Amino acid sequence: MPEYPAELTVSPLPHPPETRIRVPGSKSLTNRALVVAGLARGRSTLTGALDSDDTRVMAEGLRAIGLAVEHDREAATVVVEGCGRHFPAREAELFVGNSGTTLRFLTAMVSVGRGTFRLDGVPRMRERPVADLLLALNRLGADARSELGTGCPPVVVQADGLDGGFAEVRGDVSSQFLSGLLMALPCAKGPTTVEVQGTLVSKPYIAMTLDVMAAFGRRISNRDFKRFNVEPAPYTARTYAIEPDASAASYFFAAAAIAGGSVTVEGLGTGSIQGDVGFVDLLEHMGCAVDRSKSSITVTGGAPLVGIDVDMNAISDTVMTLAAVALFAHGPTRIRNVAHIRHKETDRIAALAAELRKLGAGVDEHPDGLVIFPPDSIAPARIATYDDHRMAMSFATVGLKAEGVTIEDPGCVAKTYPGFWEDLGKLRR
Ligand SMILES: O=C(O)C1=C[C@@H](OP(=O)(O)O)[C@@H](O)[C@H](O)C1
Ligand SMILES: C=C(OP(=O)(O)O)C(=O)O
Repeated sequence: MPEYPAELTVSPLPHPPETRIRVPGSKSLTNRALVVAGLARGRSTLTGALDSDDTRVMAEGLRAIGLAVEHDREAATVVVEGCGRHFPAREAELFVGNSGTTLRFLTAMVSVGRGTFRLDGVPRMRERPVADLLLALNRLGADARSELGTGCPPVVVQADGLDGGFAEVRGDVSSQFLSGLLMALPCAKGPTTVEVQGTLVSKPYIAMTLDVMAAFGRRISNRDFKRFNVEPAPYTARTYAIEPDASAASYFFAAAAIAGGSVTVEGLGTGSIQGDVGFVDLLEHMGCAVDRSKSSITVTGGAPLVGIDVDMNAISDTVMTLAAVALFAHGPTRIRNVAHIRHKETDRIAALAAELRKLGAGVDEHPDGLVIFPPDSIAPARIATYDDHRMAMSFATVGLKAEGVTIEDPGCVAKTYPGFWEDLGKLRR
């Protein structure tokens, strides 16, 4: 991993960017592919894989349960020797850091094995919910509990396989509960029906889960993302190519919107299976030009930006990127229906409100979102990042145009994008 300073002042770009860039592999696809490859029998090769804190804790978790996982960092390739539900280890401590996907996906995955598995993470992880996933797993025959009775990690699973049957799972806190369950269920002993309770947040991530499962041979039926039927059958090991990360790309699209000029992200296009590519639709509504092809997306800024009123439930990892762009728009921007982002790396609505105000913006905070009133001119400020990679990366884009934006703890980007600062520098060329 790179070395990071204690703080970093982003200086405004000397000229509008004219940049083509390829961002690293998708965190969500890398962590899904690692799990599914681990549950397949035989060798899978994942190309274009992300190497970051979140994928390292996932790979380490797989190693802890006895699977061979070889990461060739130069080649961005991971080779996984999967063994169905017969994990070699009968006991393991899994450290998940602050990776929600790793916690939720591995909790479900170890439940199909045999043995005692304990999952724990950083202090913030001990405040991130997992109880609804444990409830569903226990309905399907698992013995999974929150060790401190908090509904959060540490989680202890006394695993003896999942029987299958019927379970409900809550959808309005995190979609990762359902994704974790779905990926594990082909390795249950019997068929399973899962029904989503309440409104499902972050829906495109469920489509992504189904897509990765299908790529490894398990196509499952569902009715309107509400009811899923999963038959017990093995995954097929394979070579799988991981797309560049669409959430990471949002910072570069935002740079074009904020600083003018054009930024092209390569390897992400109209066929992407990541919901967050939809972020560019919002930039288009705000006044940017967007050019989409099969293999790349280009955003061109320069025309005046206008504030928008938008429901971001489906693409909530880009809420903070949009908030940064909103500072430069005419008129307020309202972001709705993202109450669930209060449970992420930090309470992202509260964190955004505090830091946007430092830059001079007016902010109305709502339970499910916020309204941002852009300032006449952006005030210099030291931006706290709350150990949240997306706070650092989003507010960095503000500094590309406004003077005096200092990002505290810039190293927190390592959660999903260790090379972010280096790549941001490419906009200056
Ligand atoms: O399944 C996934 O890969 C993810 C789902 C989303 O979480 P929620 O479902 O908790 O909103 C998203 O915020 C996270 O970064 C990745
Ligand atoms: C919310 C995020 O991650 P996770 O839930 O996987 O920790 C994120 O990457 O923005």
